[in-house]
Formats: sequence, C-alpha cells, structure tokens
Amino acid sequence: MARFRGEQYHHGEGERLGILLTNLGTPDAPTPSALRRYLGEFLWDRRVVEIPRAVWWLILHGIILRTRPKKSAAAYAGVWGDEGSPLLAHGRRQAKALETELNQRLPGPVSVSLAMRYGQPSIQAGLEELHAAGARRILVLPLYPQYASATTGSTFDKVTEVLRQWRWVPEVRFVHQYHDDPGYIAALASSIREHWAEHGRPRRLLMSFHGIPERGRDAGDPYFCHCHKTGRLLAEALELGSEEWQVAFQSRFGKAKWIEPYTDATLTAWGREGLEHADVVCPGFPADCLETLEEIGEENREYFEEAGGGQYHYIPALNDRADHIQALAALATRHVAGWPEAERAPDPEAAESSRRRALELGAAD
Ligand SMILES: C=CC1=C(C)c2cc3[nH]c(cc4nc(cc5[nH]c(cc1n2)c(C)c5CCC(=O)O)C(CCC(=O)O)=C4C)c(C)c3C=C
Ligand SMILES: [Fe+2]
Ligand SMILES: [Fe+2]
Repeated sequence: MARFRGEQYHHGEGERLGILLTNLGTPDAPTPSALRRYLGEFLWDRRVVEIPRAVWWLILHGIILRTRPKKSAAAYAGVWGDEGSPLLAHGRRQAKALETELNQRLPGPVSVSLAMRYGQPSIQAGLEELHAAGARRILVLPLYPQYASATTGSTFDKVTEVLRQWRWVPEVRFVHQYHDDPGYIAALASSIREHWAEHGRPRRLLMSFHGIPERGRDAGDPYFCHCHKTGRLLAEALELGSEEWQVAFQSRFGKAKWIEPYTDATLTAWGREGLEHADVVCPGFPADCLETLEEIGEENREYFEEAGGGQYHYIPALNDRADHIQALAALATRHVAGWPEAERAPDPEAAESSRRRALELGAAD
C-alpha cells in the first residue's frame, strides 16, 4: 500500500493500456540453490500440489527439496543459453514483439510487461511496471492456451493477491484460455508444414502436452478436453488421417496417476514398433523451455531411438514467430474491445459530417 501514494496517480493523464503477458516461471540460475528457491515457491502452491499442507510440507522439505534441485539444475544447465533461461529469453522477445504489434493495431498507447508466476520478473513487478507506465486498464494474458487450475487458475490467484494491496485497483480483464483460437491453430499448422517442407513428412505426429494429475481432470478441470480439442483442430488443419497423429501427456511429477497416455511410454512403443519417422510438437508450450528442449528434444528422443525407432524430430515452439505474435495480438485485441485505448480516436471529419447530418435531421423535424 505504501508504495502507491497519492502523488503517483495522474488523474486523467497517461491513460495507457497494459498487457501483462505471463508464463510459469524459471529459476534465476541453473544451480541447486536457485532451483531450491524456485521449486520451493512453485511446489508450495496449493493449485500445483493438492496434498494436505502438513503432509506435503514434510515430503517437500524432507525429500523433494533435498534431491530434485541438484537433478533439475543439471537439466537446466544443458538448455541454458547466453540470455539465460530459454523460457525467459523467449518471453522477453514475445513481450517486445507483442507491444510493437499492438501499438500498430490499436490507437493505444499499449505497454506489454512480461511476468512469471514463480520467480522473476514477478507478477507484482509486472503489475507495478504497468502502473508506473500509466496503465489504468490491464489485460492479463497467460501464455497457457489450455486452461488448467495449476497454471491459469494460479495466475489469477497471484494477480488478485497483488491487487488486493492496491488502493486504486485498475480495470482488469483476464484471458482464460485460447485452445481453439483460429490464429493459434493456424500458426501451429504453418510451423509444422514449414518443418515438413525442410525435413520431410513423418509417419506419425505426436502432440505432446504437459500432464496434470488424473484427479484434477476427474474433479472438473477442463485441461484434458482443451488439449484434445487443440489436437483435433490441429490435425484437421494439417489434414491428417487418424493413424497419423496422437495426443499424449508429458512431465509427470510425483507418485499419483496422471492423465494418459504418457508421452514417454507412447514414444517407446512407437520405437518398438520400428516406426521409421516420428515428429513431436508441444502445442501447450508457446515458448521453448526445459520441458520441450530437454524432455522432448533429448530424453524422449533417446527412448524412441533406443527402442528401435528411426528419424525423430522435435518441432520448436511458436516462440516469437510473426504469425504467433499476430495471433496473440488479435486475441488481445478482441479481449480489450470497448476500452478507450482500443477504439479508434474520433475522426474530426466524420464527427463534423455526422453533426451536420444531425442538425439537418433536427431542422427537417
Ligand atoms: C503448460 C502447462 C503446464 C501445466 C499444466 C503444468 C503443471 C504442473 N507442473 C508440475 C511440475 C513441474 N513443472 C515444471 C516445469 C514447467 N512446467 C510448465 C508448464 C506446466 N506445468 C513449464 C512451462 C515448465 C518449464 C519451466 C522452465 O523453466 O523451463 C517443473 C520444474 C522443472 C523440473 O524440476 O522438472 C516441475 C517440478 C506440476 C506438479 C504440475 C501440476 C499440475
Ligand atoms: Fe509443469
Ligand atoms: Fe520429422
């Protein structure tokens, strides 16, 4: 509260549309201590692990945070680039490109800030950045095409937790999902067709999505259905026959049963069959990250090849492809309809002619 004193508000001035582009988060460095901090925050979220707190605290602090940080740090080290975590580097490029695109499409002005649900830059920092830029209307756009309680739901929790501390809450809208958005599906289909033009068409395309515990799906989380609908629309856009594609779920965590089929088991089975060429695409990850580059690009490639499979290609995420940014800009534009920064400024000529017309009509009466 103390951060926002009266003099920081500029009544009527600096009106600006703010877009908070969010993703899951990533550690600050590929080291065990940074991973312990990051995983400690992430895995303590009740929407991510739904086990009673006392029991989970003992497991998390007694076992997981003693072993996983070292293993995860080694995996992150393998994908870490000059710009740091791939998820963060792609996120920064996406935010910049989206800001440029939206300022061309809308009267604006528009500011886009990138924020992570866990770690840095935080959702609090992103919201404060937008506020400092003069944004009084904010669209929250989580980069999760498919809604899940653990991701989209949790982002909503954090945004509202931060805004609870503000005296003057901005006008806020929230994108809930865009799993069947035509622009998103078309960008995925184009990226796959381009890959095929260069590397040849595979016998089968695996569409691998991050999993969730089966319990969540059975309790009503729409995530599983959203993933399947994305998969069906993408297969239709690519005109694939039913034997040529499949949906599967990756990145299992913990001992509970997760939604099936599992990506690793599917690719192992395809390898055993002697499938000569498999491609994997991850439509639920709009930016490449550990789970795509390492888990799909490396780990699952080994499962497939060691089981006897032939060619294997991971098709990169949409990242900052122009068609992806245009799809996100179109999505954002639809969600801010009616806000002043999204409406064309009145054209003085049109306003004058409509005033004359009104006068004429009035005179005719
Ligand atoms: C795309 C949607 C995602 C869902 C749904 C999701 C659920 C979920 N994830 C975990 C556990 C972990 N996820 C981790 C990384 C990670 N997860 C997502 C996305 C979804 N997670 C992304 C984009 C990333 C990558 C971040 C990066 O920095 O590259 C990790 C950390 C890495 C590791 O140690 O393996 C864990 C752990 C659970 C329990 C869960 C529950 C529904
Ligand atoms: Fe995850
Ligand atoms: Fe391929």
